Amino acid sequence: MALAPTPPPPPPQRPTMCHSSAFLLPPHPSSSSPAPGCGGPASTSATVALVVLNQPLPRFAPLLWSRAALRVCADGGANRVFDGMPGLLPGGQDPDEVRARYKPDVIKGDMDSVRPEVKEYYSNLGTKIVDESHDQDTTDLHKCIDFIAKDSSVADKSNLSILVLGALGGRFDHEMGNINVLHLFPNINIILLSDDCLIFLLPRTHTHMIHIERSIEGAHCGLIPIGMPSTSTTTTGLRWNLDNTSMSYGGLVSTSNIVEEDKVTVTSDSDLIWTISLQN
Ligand SMILES: Nc1ncnc2c1ncn2[C@@H]1O[C@H](COP(=O)(O)OP(=O)(O)OP(=O)(O)O)[C@@H](O)[C@H]1O
Ligand SMILES: Cc1ncc(C[n+]2csc(CCO)c2C)c(N)n1
Repeated sequence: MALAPTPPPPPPQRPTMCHSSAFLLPPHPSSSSPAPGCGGPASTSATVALVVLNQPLPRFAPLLWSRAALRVCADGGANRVFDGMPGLLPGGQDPDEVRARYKPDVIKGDMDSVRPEVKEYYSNLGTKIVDESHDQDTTDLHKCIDFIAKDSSVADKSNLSILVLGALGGRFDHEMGNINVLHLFPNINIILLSDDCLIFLLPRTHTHMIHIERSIEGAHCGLIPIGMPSTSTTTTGLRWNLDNTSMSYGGLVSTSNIVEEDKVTVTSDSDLIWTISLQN
């Protein structure tokens, strides 16, 4: 008697990881309650670390600075805080007073971009300077994420979100290096930000529930297998959903997709990049 063919094994059950960009919402008058959605970095329980890169500061830099428990400048990012923060605050404030108030905890990198007077200014205020000019094989962003990952002031790393300012919209080699850092640290929630969009990694270990913040996020989004091809990705909540679909760079990638629902779910056998536009 012929044996019946063995059915394929059921897909692995993955735990659900929740994402929300509520950290970009303006402060609520009674802001002690957790953010809507799943309690993203703006919720009372999550810890935010900020990394400022060497690019123009996005308009929401002061807000995110005030929400962060740890503020790290990647090399020339310190110049951007020194030069740019006074201009992002309501008029009439003394620039020197603003600079003293927005003091980075750490400046780390190969130190070929931070201006000597900026380094000295913050060093005199107590900023920790970590000179890694000997390391010409990792980017300054990589060095900063390493620092935060090992920093004892952020005890609960499972509850940590690292917001990276100025990661996109500049030099393409830097942009690709910044996206590579997401793949190098798949277990840390790192969000790359610019004025126009945000990007984070969806590790394959989880099903992802992405809460859309309609007041700040736009409709355009993308789901991109940059690090590795995917043989099976399934989504809900998008105009062009994937249903057990293969994606690869060089084959199908989901760009110019549109968010249709308040929640988007993604399950994939590969790590994917999620990106969504921000409203201006
Ligand atoms: N134009 C850009 N676009 C995107 N990210 C950038 C850009 N410029 C800098 N960065 C980010 O800011 C970090 C610090 O920048 P900085 O200019 O100090 O680096 P760098 O090592 O001196 O760069 P390079 O020597 O390649 O010009 C970089 O590691 C990168 O993550
Ligand atoms: C294969 C290879 N390509 C590029 C670099 C250069 N590089 C990469 S990260 C970095 C530091 C930037 O602050 C520099 C100079 C390298 N080392 N190895």
